[in-house]
Parts: sequence; C-alpha cells; structure tokens
Amino acid sequence: MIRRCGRLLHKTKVRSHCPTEELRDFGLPNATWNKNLKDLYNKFLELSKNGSWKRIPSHNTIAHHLQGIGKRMFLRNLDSDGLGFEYCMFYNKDERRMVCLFQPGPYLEGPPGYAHGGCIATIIDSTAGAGAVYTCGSVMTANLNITYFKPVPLGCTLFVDSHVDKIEGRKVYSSCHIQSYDGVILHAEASALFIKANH
Ligand SMILES: CCCCCCCCCCCCCCCC(=O)SCCNC(=O)CCNC(=O)[C@H](O)C(C)(C)COP(=O)(O)OP(=O)(O)OC[C@H]1O[C@@H](n2cnc3c(N)ncnc32)[C@H](O)[C@@H]1OP(=O)(O)O
Repeated sequence: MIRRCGRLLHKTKVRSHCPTEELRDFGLPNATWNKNLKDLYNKFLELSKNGSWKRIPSHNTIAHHLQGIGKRMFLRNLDSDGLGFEYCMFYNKDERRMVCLFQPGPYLEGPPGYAHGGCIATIIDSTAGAGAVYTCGSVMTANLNITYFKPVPLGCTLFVDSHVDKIEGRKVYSSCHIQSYDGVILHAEASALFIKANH
C-alpha cells in the first residue's frame, strides 16, 4: 500500500484521484492495444476527418471532464494499461451514435478466459450513456436490458455501437449492439432508458 494524495492505495492496481495529476487522455492508443483495436481506431480517425465523427477524450475523473465535480471513474481505475477497460469512443452527432472500440483486459475475467457479464453491462451503459449525454446533456440510467448471445474472449477487440432511438420529454431510449471487431459475431444487444436531469 502507498499513500498518495492523502489516500491509501494498492500500489499497482488503483489509479489515484489527485487534482494535480497530469491530465491524460486514456482514449489514445497505448502499447497494450492489439492490432484490431488500432486498425478500428485508425478507421474512425479517418472517418473523423470530414467532421462526421468526433473522437471523445477519456479522462480518469469526471473532474477532468467537467471542472470541479467528481472523484475517480470506475472504467479508468487501474494503474496499468491493458488490464481492465481499454477503450476509446467516437460520436456521430447527425446519426446520434456513440461507438466504443473496446478491448477487455485480464482483470475483467468472469468465466475462465472470458469477460464477466457485468463488465459487458458496464461498457454498454457507458457507451449508450455517453451517447445520450452528448445528444441531450446530463442523464441517469433508469433501465438497462441486455441479451448475451456469445461469450467475449478476454483480449479481443469489440465494436460497441449505440444509438439514441427516441426522445420523449425527459426519457431517452437507446439501443446498443456489441459485435466482434469485424462484425462477424454478435456478442450482445441491449436497450436502455436514460432520464434527463430535472433542472
Ligand atoms: C459535455 C459533457 C462531457 C462529459 C463526458 C463524460 C462522459 C461520461 C459518460 C457518462 C455515461 C454515463 C453512464 C453511466 C450512467 C450511470 O451509471 S447512472 C447510475 C445508475 N443509475 C441510477 O443510479 C439511477 C437511479 N434512479 C434515479 O436516480 C431516478 O429513478 C431517475 C432515473 C433519475 C428518475 O427519477 P426522476 O428524475 O425523479 O424521474 P421520474 O419523475 O421518476 O421519471 C421521469 C419519467 O421517466 C419514467 N421512468 C423513470 N424511471 C423509469 C424506469 N426505470 N423505467 C421506465 N420509466 C421510468 C417515469 O415514468 C417518468 O415518465 P413520464 O411520467 O414523464 O412519462
């Protein structure tokens, strides 16, 4: 255990939340990204050149996204790259689509060699939730339904594709599919209801 920023932390596992910590964008490639993840990332960077898609920066605290609030983010809480949620997101405003390129690391294991269903739910919630945020502003998840079709091998590259289908008052209905990077395997599909902040 080490003490950093006044908190006790496990030396290798937990990312500290420290206001003075250098602002890092975790949605950029690092050495742990496999070839398929890099290829997909480059494809979406190319699509972003005409402005239709936009890469979404990813920090390890909400405070880095929105000044002054928030602690440490669940998806960015490990010290080492590649062990947990390795991902980046791209948003298409016209299509109301948020996609996430996701590589589940070894600490997300559920069944031996495969990702835990809860981490699949997390990446769906985060992708569709971020899509709802970028489309409508602040939201909370009210409902999330997932059908798991095929187990997700750890270390593979996944294409998470979410879409805001309908907005009714404060209710934002979204759908989401998780496929293999090449679109051959449909691993899971989901529908979600987000509720816009009441202010
Ligand atoms: C520029 C920015 C950069 C930022 C860049 C960072 C990106 C960052 C990405 C973040 C991505 C987040 C993704 C994770 C998001 C979580 O993880 S959120 C955490 C998990 N969710 C929760 O904890 C929510 C707990 N529940 C609640 O707090 C409240 O129930 C809710 C959801 C806020 C709703 O409460 P409320 O505001 O009092 O709303 P209420 O009046 O009850 O209902 C409003 C309407 O919704 C309906 N409704 C409410 N709940 C339900 C339900 N479960 N089923 C069906 N209908 C419902 C009601 O019937 C009502 O309908 P109408 O009468 O209007 O027709």
